[in-house]
Amino acid sequence: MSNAQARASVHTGAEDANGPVVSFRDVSKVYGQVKAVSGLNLTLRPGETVALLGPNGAGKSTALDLLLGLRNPDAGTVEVFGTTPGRAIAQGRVGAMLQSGGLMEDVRVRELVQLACDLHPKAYPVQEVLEHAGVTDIADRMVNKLSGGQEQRVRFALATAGASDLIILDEPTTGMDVTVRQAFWGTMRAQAELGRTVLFATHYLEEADAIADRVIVLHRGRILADGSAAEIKAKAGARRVVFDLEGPIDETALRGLPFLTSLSVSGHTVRIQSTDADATTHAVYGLGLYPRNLEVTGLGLEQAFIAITDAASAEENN
Ligand SMILES: Nc1ncnc2c1ncn2[C@@H]1O[C@H](COP(=O)(O)OP(=O)(O)OP(=O)(O)O)[C@@H](O)[C@H]1O
Repeated sequence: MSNAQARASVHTGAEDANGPVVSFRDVSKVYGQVKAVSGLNLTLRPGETVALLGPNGAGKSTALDLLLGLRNPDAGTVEVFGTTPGRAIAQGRVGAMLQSGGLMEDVRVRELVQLACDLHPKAYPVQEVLEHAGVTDIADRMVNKLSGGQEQRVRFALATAGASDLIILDEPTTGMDVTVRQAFWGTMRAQAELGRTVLFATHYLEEADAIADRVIVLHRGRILADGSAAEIKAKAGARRVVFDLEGPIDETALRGLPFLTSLSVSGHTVRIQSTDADATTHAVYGLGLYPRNLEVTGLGLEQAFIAITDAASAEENN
């Protein structure tokens, strides 16, 4: 590459067109006794839509803060588009919607969005930003008069004020009603289709299942699982067995079934999770029972998530 090409590529970002968007290498962040992020290795590639899942305190927000340069790692390195988070942000390559941080209050929504556009090196026209974020109807409202869900939409408008290549969203749909949430994800999909990389932390597993092409499960600052939603479900390794029994149900006998990981009984219906559904079902017949309406299904992402994080907690506590 000639010097001129190298200089040009700094502006176009062409030098990292095929490089990672985000790279965490052996990153740790400690708060006192708490290892919020622990030896994290993670690479995000262009165009991915990635969901970050994890129970409360798993380190999701800390990981996003490190990614945005809002905190510095105690060990390891974080790079965004091959440079420091601060430089990538200054180049307008990153848009973020965070949980924390209040919005400026004594201004109208339009003025706040205009300010974000003024500050963005690759800003879209303000009217376009308002429309895409679904906030034209509240553009003339004072920011301090907004409901929680409206505030979230304004935060989204601020995160998409310009053509950022990476969009970071920390629990973006908290407080949004179902209709607004669906519209929000429609807009987000459109961003992903433009080739943007989207990373979002969420507690709504159905969102991760529906939206993300990659799901990362974080637990106590470490990655427990990383793959498509289907791969995460398969990794949990368990299946659900549901059937009805007539007459009184002997729960103690059922609890002795092989490969059982959970059991619940309500009325005549027995719900089981098993790591070997065939063997467990066989053993049900072995108890002399006649299960009716028997169904064996894979786990949903939510059950898979619980199975994976519970197994990790049990291992750590042993
Ligand atoms: N500023 C801080 N000072 C001390 N401890 C902190 C600080 N920020 C986070 N922690 C701790 O670090 C751990 C990770 O917190 P973090 O907020 O990153 O988790 P999270 O996965 O985003 O949780 P949630 O789902 O509840 O938002 C938690 O144990 C939390 O209490």
